[in-house]
Amino acid sequence: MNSILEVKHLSFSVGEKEILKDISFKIQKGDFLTIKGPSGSGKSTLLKLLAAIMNPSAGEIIYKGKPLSEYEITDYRKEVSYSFQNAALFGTTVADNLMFPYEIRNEPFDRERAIALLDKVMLSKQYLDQKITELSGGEKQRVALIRNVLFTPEVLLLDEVTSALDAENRKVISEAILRLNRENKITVLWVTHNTDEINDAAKTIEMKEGRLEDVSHD
Ligand SMILES: Nc1ncnc2c1ncn2[C@@H]1O[C@H](COP(=O)(O)OP(=O)(O)OP(=O)(O)O)[C@@H](O)[C@H]1O
Repeated sequence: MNSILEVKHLSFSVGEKEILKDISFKIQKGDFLTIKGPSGSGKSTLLKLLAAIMNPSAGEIIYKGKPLSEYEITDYRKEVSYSFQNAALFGTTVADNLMFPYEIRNEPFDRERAIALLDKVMLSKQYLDQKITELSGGEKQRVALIRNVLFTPEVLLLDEVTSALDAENRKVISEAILRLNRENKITVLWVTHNTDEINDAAKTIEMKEGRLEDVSHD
């Protein structure tokens, strides 16, 4: 089977400092992969390269059989969505944030879909009109997550999206992500320190000092 995403001999350096060293792995459509490893081992850097926020120093990323460098970046970003810790919300209300993906696509806001997704992260439809300054950290992170999946992406890249949250918020978000993977067949790559989340994942890769230390499969 063709892999949806393939990382081939990927390296990333800043000046003399080698942050990622010859990383290679493949993932299949629908996979759920967690990426773990000590602080500073290069996990976020790897995700930023996959999100096309930075460019590798060597090696390549192949998405659906074609090098990332050959994609129009806006097309790639529609399919490969990136969420990070403390994602910024903007505008005044939750609705401002959930309308944004429709605005950039020149499509009418699908209020029913927004409400259905709010429900997946345990927020009622009343939250649409809630001011973002009146949300808790966990609620902000939940809104940020669903903003990224209103238009179902092929791949969801998640960087420590639950690390700063309490157990209850972590559970709501990790269950929503698992459902998106199982029900919507979204391929998930998740950088996380939380072992409860890791136990649910089918595959884990571990990084150490910029290298891939271990790849375990179910
Ligand atoms: N632009 C940069 N310039 C210089 N050094 C950088 C740059 N970006 C990252 N680094 C360094 O590269 C190493 C890997 O950073 P990265 O953020 O990818 O690690 P991480 O595994 O995600 O860590 P954490 O778990 O703490 O978030 C760190 O030593 C970091 O200081």
